[in-house]
Amino acid sequence: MFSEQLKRDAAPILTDIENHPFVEGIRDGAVSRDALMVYVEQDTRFLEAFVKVYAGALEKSKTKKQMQFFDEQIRYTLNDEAGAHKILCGIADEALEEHQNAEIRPATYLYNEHLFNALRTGQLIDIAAAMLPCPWTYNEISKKIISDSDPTNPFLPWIEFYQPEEGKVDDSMVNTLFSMIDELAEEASAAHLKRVEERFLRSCEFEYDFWDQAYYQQDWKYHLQA
Ligand SMILES: Cc1ncc(CO)c(N)n1
Repeated sequence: MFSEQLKRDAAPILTDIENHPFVEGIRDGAVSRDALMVYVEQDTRFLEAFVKVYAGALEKSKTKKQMQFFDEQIRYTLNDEAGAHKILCGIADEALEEHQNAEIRPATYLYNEHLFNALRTGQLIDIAAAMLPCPWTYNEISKKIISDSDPTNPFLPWIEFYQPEEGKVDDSMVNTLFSMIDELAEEASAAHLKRVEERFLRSCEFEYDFWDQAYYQQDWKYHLQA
């Protein structure tokens, strides 16, 4: 199965994500306030792009079931996913409303443009492959760290937010996307599947970079303040 190959090839990146100091900080209940706020600010910018790319996937859908799926994900990302940001802002004692208009940083820019590229130059399978590492890696992170987490960990609600059982970014959603890819892969050439896999792996790498950017507060080197 093509999706099995994607997961197998991404396994080393997933392991590195799970061992990233930001993710370990979530597991251990301690992440610096600066890192949290860069994450929230940049994730706000990322999710805006993500919703638009879902809308593009909806436009390229071939079945009503696919359209319903993307419609549901658009609503969720647009209306509910800020809940995860509210939890982090609560821990940092910051108001979410004050962190909605940050300037986009380099890793966010690259990740967003990578998604827009899939929309512009790819088919539905390319878009799904570029988007999947977002819900997939978060599901895997939360599954992995929930069992190690202390019940007094302030990040527990965040970890639970991304738990498959919570029915939010749930396992079935990730599985639906992987199945969609497997179905579409049957009609795709080997050369096309190679490009699809590259899009998937790049997004996995961008997921890693996204944690890194927040943890180390990476920004433009020659950033010009307006
Ligand atoms: C960068 C990033 N990846 C994944 C998720 C999970 O939806 C998120 N909110 N942000």
